[in-house]
Amino acid sequence: MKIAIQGIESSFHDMATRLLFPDTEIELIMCDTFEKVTECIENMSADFGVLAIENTIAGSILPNYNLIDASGLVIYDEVFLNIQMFIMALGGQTIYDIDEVHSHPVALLQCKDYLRKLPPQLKIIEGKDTASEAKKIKEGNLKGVAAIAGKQVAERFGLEILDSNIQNEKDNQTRFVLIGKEAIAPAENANKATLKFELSHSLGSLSNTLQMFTTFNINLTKIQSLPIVGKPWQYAFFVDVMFDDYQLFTEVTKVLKKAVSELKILGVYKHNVENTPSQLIQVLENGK
Ligand SMILES: O=C(O)C(=O)C[C@]1(C(=O)O)C=C[C@@H](O)C=C1
Repeated sequence: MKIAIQGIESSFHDMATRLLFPDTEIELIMCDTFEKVTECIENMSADFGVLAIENTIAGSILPNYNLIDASGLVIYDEVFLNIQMFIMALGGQTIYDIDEVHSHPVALLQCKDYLRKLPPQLKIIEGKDTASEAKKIKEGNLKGVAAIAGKQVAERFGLEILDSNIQNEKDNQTRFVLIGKEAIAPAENANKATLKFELSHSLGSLSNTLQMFTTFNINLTKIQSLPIVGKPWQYAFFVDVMFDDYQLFTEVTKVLKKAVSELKILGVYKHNVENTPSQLIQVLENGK
């Protein structure tokens, strides 16, 4: 099975993919950008993709909301990774030998407090993913350059860890979603959905819409607004909701459809803080 991720082997996207499919042989389609991940699924050079969507320190990865929405791809599953950051370099150096630190922009954001304490002449460079920045250091034998990445990256590319757990908060988690092209019937144990809608600027339009969820006993777990490009000062709302009763969820979507414009269901899936493996392959095989 081909899964597109942004980054290379041992990156956090790779780790998230292995959590979703621990027993499946996976060919990683390693992309330089998040855009390429969705493109690969659209042009079918990958079966599915795994995309980071939010982090508990850095917040929502906003472009990825737009990418899922614009590509019309579907969310099948989610998975949560505990993210511990390490700064690593070629062996025999200390943090005082480092002039440049490279990493994924979201990873750098998570380590802002640590980076601020380093000497001001030290250059912070946004690179691709955490793992390819580390790989570059090893392959180019780059002295004085460090990467910020997970521990597994130091092991994979033989770099030495200079400092451990350097993210701003000890508890740091990233939520990833599994996305694909084919719409499938929600799994029996589905209890969560991601929806997108747009609203007019009329008095109470948002609060009235959110009230509907309460009326139908549906718990709103996240709300994210994003500007509608081409319509200045107008917003689209992306919400995650959880429900016990799928029937009630379908009822609320019928009511919502009349109250909002552009209601889109981006995915109905199982809330997965336990990180149970994805059932997607079984679901697709049973459907054939
Ligand atoms: O560079 C990586 O290893 C990634 O998987 C990217 C990424 C992200 O996009 O947020 C994934 C998880 C971490 O929160 C930091 C970076």
